[in-house]
Amino acid sequence: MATEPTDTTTTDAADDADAILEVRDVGKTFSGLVALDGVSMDVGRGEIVGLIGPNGAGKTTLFNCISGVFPPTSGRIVLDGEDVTGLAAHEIARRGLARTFQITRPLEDLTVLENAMVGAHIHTRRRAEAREIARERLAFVGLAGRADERADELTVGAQKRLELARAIATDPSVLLLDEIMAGLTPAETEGMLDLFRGLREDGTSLLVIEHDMDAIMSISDRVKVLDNGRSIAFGSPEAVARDERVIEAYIGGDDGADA
Ligand SMILES: Nc1ncnc2c1ncn2[C@@H]1O[C@H](COP(=O)(O)OP(=O)(O)OP(=O)(O)O)[C@@H](O)[C@H]1O
Repeated sequence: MATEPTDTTTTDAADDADAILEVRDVGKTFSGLVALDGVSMDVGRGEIVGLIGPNGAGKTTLFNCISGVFPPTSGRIVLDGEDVTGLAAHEIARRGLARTFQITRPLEDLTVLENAMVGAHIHTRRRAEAREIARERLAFVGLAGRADERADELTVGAQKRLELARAIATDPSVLLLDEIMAGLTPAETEGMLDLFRGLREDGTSLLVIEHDMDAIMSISDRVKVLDNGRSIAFGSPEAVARDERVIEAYIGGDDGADA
């Protein structure tokens, strides 16, 4: 168990005025199991924040609370100044938050283009418009030439890029990425990091769960660390990497930290 619930390495860079996403004192309990215990953080506009922690730390649970898969037991989620706590996932998505899932799951039987169109349809019912947005996003992720292929026949690396294309076809201001680099080759990981940089340049904010420490430390403006449902650090990659509680959580943990 983490020693204290408060952050140590904090440079609370983005003050509330600049924050596009605010997580305020969020708790989540599953039948008595405390998965999140008073977690607070913010993501600034055009910022990349890494979210790390040993297995079972609560990272995906936090994503689920933010994106409306289920409501937090306590605390608030504020998106672009609006309290979205407890709203349904599609309502939160329409307000500008997109996410990818740990297990990539393209819609089988659909083409690459049709999968990307699913994202675009969140804002438009017109097929032609959705197709145009989807093609543009596929081009961004490097899949323009594969639009008519069946999505389930893509390689893992290409499926991850399709997952990203589908998410950004919703035109998000905040993008939550859950281990989108898992299973990628080093070259594919580099390619994905370039896409993240491109999104940041366009003003999109990213909250990224990732076990690849080199990747997360190189891409993140700030890093948030969870351990056993609690926040143990939030700050620059450099500060977090030398934080004793973070080192202890990864090295001293008994649950097989895999990073
Ligand atoms: N739907 C659920 N029902 C019951 N318990 C859950 C549920 N989702 C998560 N948990 C529990 O909450 C805790 C946090 O899990 P979570 O998946 O959020 O961790 P994580 O940091 O994403 O881990 P990993 O790196 O292994 O994906 C774990 O003890 C997990 O078993």
